Amino acid sequence: MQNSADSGAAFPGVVLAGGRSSRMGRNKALLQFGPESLVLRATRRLTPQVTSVAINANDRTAELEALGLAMFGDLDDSRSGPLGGILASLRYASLAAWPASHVVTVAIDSPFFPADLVARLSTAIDRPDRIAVAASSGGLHPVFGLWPRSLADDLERWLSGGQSLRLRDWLARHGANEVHFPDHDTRLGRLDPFFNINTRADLAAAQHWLGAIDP
Ligand SMILES: Nc1nc2c(ncn2[C@@H]2O[C@H](COP(=O)(O)OP(=O)(O)OP(=O)(O)O)[C@@H](O)[C@H]2O)c(=O)[nH]1
Ligand SMILES: [Mg+2]
Repeated sequence: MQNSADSGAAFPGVVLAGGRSSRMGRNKALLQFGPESLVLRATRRLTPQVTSVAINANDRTAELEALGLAMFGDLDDSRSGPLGGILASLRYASLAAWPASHVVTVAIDSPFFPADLVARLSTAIDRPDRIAVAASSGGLHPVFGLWPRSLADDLERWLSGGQSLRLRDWLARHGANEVHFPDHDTRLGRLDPFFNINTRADLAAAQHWLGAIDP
């Protein structure tokens, strides 16, 4: 999906939907959330912020394919966590001939992520190999980051060499600039913009917040 050239966006983006959704028990990408699925919601929130959007998914069911979004899987079936999705995104950037120095990623399961996520992460990029990641009152949210394409080979070596699959461990190797995002003000009180849906109880809570926040 392409964005208009005059949007001011500088980087392409990927919705990471390649996890197992084991705590939910069914693919989170296709969960209904308000009027749409989580994958459509994430795509709709990300599209105005980026030059192009694609979906990183490993369970590519007919229902997911029917959405007609650009889609790619991880490089192998090791399910190495979000780092595997970030690596696949950096490789996809080359395949898709995305011209930018960085790719932004967002998680499939944080439906309230900020409308100015990419604009604010961009301000923390002071050189082509800088990583920028999001933080909030709830802590660091490194799945929400701007990733330099120049680090793709390093990440591939890291993963194929059997190093830690923890995103924070690979981040510590390179350092990252953290960008703090404030809570949303809602009719029910303050909401962390990176509120994360992992379980059915989280989904119920998020649906409650949805009714209290402007779309
Ligand atoms: N490409 C890719 N993305 C992943 C992988 N594991 C997690 N993610 C993504 O990383 C983000 C955070 O995932 P989690 O909520 O920690 O994990 P999950 O697999 O979705 O759910 P659980 O199985 O319940 O832990 C989501 O956007 C996931 O889709 C993976 O192996 N590959
Ligand atoms: Mg999660």
